[in-house]
Amino acid sequence: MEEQYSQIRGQQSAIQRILDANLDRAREGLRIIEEWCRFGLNHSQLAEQCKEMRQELARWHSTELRMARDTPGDPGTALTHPQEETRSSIEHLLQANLCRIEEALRVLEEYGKLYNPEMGIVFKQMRYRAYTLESHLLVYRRHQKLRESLLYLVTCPHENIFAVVEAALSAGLTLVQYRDKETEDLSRLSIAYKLSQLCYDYGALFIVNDRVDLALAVNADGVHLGQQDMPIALAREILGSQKIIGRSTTNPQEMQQAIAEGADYIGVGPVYETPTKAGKAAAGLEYVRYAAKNSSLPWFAIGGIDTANIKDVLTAGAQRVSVVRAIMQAEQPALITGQLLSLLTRKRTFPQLQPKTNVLTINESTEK
Ligand SMILES: Cc1ncc(COP(=O)(O)OP(=O)(O)O)c(N)n1
Ligand SMILES: Cc1nc(C(=O)O)sc1CCOP(=O)(O)O
Ligand SMILES: [Mg+2]
Repeated sequence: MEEQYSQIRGQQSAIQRILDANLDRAREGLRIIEEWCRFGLNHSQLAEQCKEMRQELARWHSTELRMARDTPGDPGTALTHPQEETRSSIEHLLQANLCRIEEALRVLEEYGKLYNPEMGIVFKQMRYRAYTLESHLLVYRRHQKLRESLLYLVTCPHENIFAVVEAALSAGLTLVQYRDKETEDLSRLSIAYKLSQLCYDYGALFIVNDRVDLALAVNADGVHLGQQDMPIALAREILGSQKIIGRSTTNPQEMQQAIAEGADYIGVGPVYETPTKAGKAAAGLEYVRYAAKNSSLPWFAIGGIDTANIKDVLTAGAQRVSVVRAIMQAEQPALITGQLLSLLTRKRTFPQLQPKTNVLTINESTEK
């Protein structure tokens, strides 16, 4: 009998220790996310959501649970995963801590049921709140990065595509599109996947040209659609509201239509005729001037732009440009990326991002 009691006591103490550890873990993770929402995004609403969850966790962290703590006797304190030691970007850091919060909440939900039946319900609800927080945060960040990206590399098939893209990323590139009209699907899938990982490692956005299915398959940040590609509404239905959809435009009417259809950004071009898109007549600097005055969306001048002529494009009012050959065919892609970025950064005149008050209205733009 005594042995049975002691077994039950041992079990209860283990459950209390689990709850104590995971209440701490969830609160720590939330604090890390909260700091980024507050200082990195200036997003008071998201920061407030984290704070509310932290405070609710604190209410459950009773003296009884704290008393159960036995740090010296916990074999887990010495265990670290190599991935905990390195964070290559804010994305990694946010993702790791969101995971940590969600795992801890799941543990609280399951073990909590054995301690206090209410805990199971409360922590299940909180886990869903954490998922919602995650999707708001990641979508907000995705759109913030889009607005902040001044240079957009559109790739072409290249024997060293990964090395070229990585060189550009290492020089500060934050937006990459995989554009490949030649390769068969199986290889495309593998290239797109590797590029998406590379971009993720550098905290850059990754967009797939033309192919909504491929974008979904590799969990890209979005897709770029031309006038002959899938309608935006259909792509949005397939991809959901969280992904970025870009649209090519050549004239004011296409621009207005892209805005009305809910594109997140537009391509404005071709500024100059280009062999990369042979046969397409140049829209010229006149259209760049029009975009500068009229686009309510982030827009990228594209077509024949390089370090020699970018100043003319900037003078016409562009603040962002997109290039293929200038980087993909450069002998030193990192150097050219750096030069383009430095010219673009000097030109940058649009106001710093304003904090959004409603994460659900992230598609609104203050571009003009
Ligand atoms: C940023 C950007 N702008 C324009 C295009 C061109 O798209 P599209 O007109 O569909 O032509 P293809 O690239 O598919 O040949 C783009 N890809 N990216
Ligand atoms: C892919 C593409 N789209 C264009 C458009 O105007 O919609 S121009 C273009 C090619 C841009 O390549 P480069 O920088 O090598 O001239
Ligand atoms: Mg296309």
